[in-house]
Amino acid sequence: HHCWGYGEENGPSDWYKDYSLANGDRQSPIDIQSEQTVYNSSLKPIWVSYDACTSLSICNNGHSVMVEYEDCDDKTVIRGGPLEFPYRLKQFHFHWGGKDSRGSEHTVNGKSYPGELHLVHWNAAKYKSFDEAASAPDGLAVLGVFLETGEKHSVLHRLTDALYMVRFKETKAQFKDFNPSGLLPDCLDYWTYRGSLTTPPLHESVTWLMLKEPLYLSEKQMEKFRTLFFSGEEEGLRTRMMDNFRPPQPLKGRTVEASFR
Ligand SMILES: NS(=O)(=O)c1ccc(C(=O)O)c(S(=O)(=O)NCCc2ccccc2)c1
Ligand SMILES: [Zn+2]
Repeated sequence: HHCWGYGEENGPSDWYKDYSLANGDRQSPIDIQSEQTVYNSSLKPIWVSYDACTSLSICNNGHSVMVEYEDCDDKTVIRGGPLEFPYRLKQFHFHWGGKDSRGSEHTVNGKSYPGELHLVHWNAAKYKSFDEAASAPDGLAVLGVFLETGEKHSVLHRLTDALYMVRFKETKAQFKDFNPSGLLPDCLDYWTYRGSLTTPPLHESVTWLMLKEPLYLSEKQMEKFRTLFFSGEEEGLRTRMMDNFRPPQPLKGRTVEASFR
C-alpha cells in the first residue's frame, strides 16, 4: 500500500485515487483573493488561552514536524472569532518550500509565502474525541499563520534548534513547556472560511482562521526546516522534507469573511 506524500507518484494530484474527498466542495487550502472577501463586523476577536498549555513532544511523522499537546481538558483553547465553542489545541505543525518563493498552502492574491504554521484545535464541547471531531463539519478549527523571512524569531528558535533531534520519519523527542502563543503576531486580524484538512484523509471538518500578519523568521531558521527528511533513518534514499504543501483548491462558491476592513 503506497502511502500518500508530496512526491511525483503519490503527491496532491494523486490523492483523489485513495481519498475521494479530494474533489469535495469545501477543500483546503484556497487562494484568498482579498478583494472578494466580505468584512463581517459581527465576527468576534480570536481569543487564545494557551498559558496553561502542556506541550509533550516534537515529532517527525514523515509529512511534517509537529508539536503535540495534552488535550485532556480545556486548559489550552481558542475561542471567539466565528467559533460557537472553545476548541482545544491538539498539535501544531508546519508546511514549507524548497526555496522561499513557495511553501505556504494558502496563498493571498496568488502570492505564496515561504511556509505556513497550523495550530490544530478540536471541538471537545460537542465531540468525545479528536477522531470523532475530525470528521464532523464543525469538529476542527485550524489557526494558520504565514511564515515570512526577516529577523530571527526568538521564540521559534527553541523549536528550530530542536529539529536536529527529529531529522527522520517516526522520530520523536521530549519538548516540554512550549507556549505557542509566542509564535503569534501582535495583530490577530484574520480571514475565515469553511474548509478541510489539507492532508489525507482531507476531512471537511475545519473552520479555518488565517491570520493576515505573518510570523517572521530568519533565512537560517527557514533552512533548518529543510534539513529534515521525509524518509526514515534506515531507508537508503534520503529525501529532504520540503515542498510539503497542497496547492490551492477550488472555492466552489464559498465566501471568505474578513474580521477587518
Ligand atoms: N494541514 S492540516 O492542519 O489540515 C493537518 C495536517 C496534518 C495532520 C496530521 O495528523 O498529521 C492534521 S491532524 O492533526 O488534524 N490529523 C488529521 C488526520 C487524522 C484524522 C482523524 C484522526 C486522526 C488523524 C492536520
Ligand atoms: Zn497543516
